[in-house]
Amino acid sequence: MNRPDTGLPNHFELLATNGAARTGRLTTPHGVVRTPAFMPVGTAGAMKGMHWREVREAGADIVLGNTYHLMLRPGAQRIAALGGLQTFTGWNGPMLTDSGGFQVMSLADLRKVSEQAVTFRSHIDGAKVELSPERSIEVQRLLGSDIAMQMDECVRLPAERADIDRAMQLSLRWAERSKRAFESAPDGYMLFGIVQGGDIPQLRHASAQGLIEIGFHGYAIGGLAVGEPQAVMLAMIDETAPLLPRERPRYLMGVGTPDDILEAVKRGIDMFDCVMPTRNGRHGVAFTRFGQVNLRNARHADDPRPLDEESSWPSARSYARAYLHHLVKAGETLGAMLLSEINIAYYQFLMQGIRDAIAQGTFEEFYRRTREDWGRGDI
Ligand SMILES: CNc1nc2c(CC[C@H]3O[C@@H](OC)[C@H](O)[C@@H]3O)c3nc(N)[nH]c(=O)c3cc2[nH]1
Repeated sequence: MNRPDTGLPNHFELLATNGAARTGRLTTPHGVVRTPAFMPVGTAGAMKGMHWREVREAGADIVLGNTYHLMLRPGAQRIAALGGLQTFTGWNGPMLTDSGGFQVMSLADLRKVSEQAVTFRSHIDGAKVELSPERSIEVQRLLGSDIAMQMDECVRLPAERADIDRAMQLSLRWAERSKRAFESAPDGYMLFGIVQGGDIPQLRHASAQGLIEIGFHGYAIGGLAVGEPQAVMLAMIDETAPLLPRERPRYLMGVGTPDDILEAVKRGIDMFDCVMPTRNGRHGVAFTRFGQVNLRNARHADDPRPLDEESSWPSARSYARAYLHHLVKAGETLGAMLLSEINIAYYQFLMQGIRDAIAQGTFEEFYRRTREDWGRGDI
C-alpha cells in the first residue's frame, strides 16, 4: 500500500524515476541534497583525515555526525553555545545526526535498555549516562542537525524472533516519543523514522506501517548491515521500500560497499551512509572504478601507475601505486589522508553517475557496465 502520507511538510522533490530507482532533491535549512546521496560519516564532528573543503570538492552535499559521540565529547550544550555543529565544525552544509542508540549498543559499557531509555557508562570517562528518546532529540536539536533520527533499538543479526519483535515494538513507541519531542523544531528541520524488524518480513511490514501512521519527514531502513549476508539485506529492502511513501526520502543506514549501494538504489533507496571509504582508506584499501585495491599488497611496490589515470580526482590519477604502497607500509599519515580523499571521491563519482543515469533513463545499462568494470581491474 502506498497511501500518500499527508502528515508533515515534504521537503523532498522526486525528479525522475527509472524502474524503482529514483533521483531527487532534498531541501534542508543548510542547503540542497541531490539524491541518491552518499553521506560521508564524520562521527565526532570531523571527517577523519580530510579537510571539509576536500569533502565538498569530492561532491558530498551532506555529512553525518553522531549524537552518542558528540554528547559525550565535547558536549551538546557546548556545541550549541558555539553556534551549532555546522559553525563549530566549519562544514556549513546539510548535516544528519544519528540518534545514538546504535553506538550505545556497539560502543558503551554496562548498558541497559528499558522502556524509558538506554542507560550506559561513557566509553570515554565511565560516567553514567541516560539516553531517552526525549534526550536524543534534545541533543540533536542542540547540535542543530538538519535531519534528526528517531531513537531506536537496532538488533544485530542473527537474532531470535522474540528479541527482534521486542526491539521493533519498543522502537515504534520510541518513534512516537521522538516525534513528540521534535514538534518544537523550526520549519525545514526534519525527523526521520527508522524501520526495524530484523530479517522477518512480517515484522518489517508492521514497523513500516506503524511509522507511516505516526508520520515522518523521511523514513530510514535500520537494523541492516549488522552482520547479515547481502542477500538478506536486499530481501529486507524488497520487503520494506515499496511500503514506504513514494514521495518521501528513504535512507538505508550504515550502507555500504559500492555494490550494496548500486543494488539498493535499484530497489528505490535515496540516501546512504557508511564509514567504509575513510575506514578502509586508513587501512590501505582504495576504491576505484575497477574494484578495490589493497595497497598493502607487495605487488604494488614497483608499480608506477596511478590508481586510475582517467579519474576526475587528482590524487587518484597522479600518485603512483608504488608510492601509496610505501606510505601505507611506512604508516605515513599522508597515506591515510590520500586514500581517504580518493575513496570519498570515488563514492561521490559513483553517486553522480547513478543520478545522471536515472535522469537519462539508462540506469539498467549503468548498473551492468559499472559492475562489469569492477571486475575488470588487474587489482
Ligand atoms: C554499519 N551498519 C549499520 N550502521 C547502522 C546505524 C548507525 C549508523 C551510524 O553509525 C556510524 O557509523 C558506524 C555513523 O555515525 C552512522 O551515523 C544505525 N543507526 C540507527 N539509529 N539504527 C539502525 O538500525 C542502524 C543500523 C546500522 N547498520
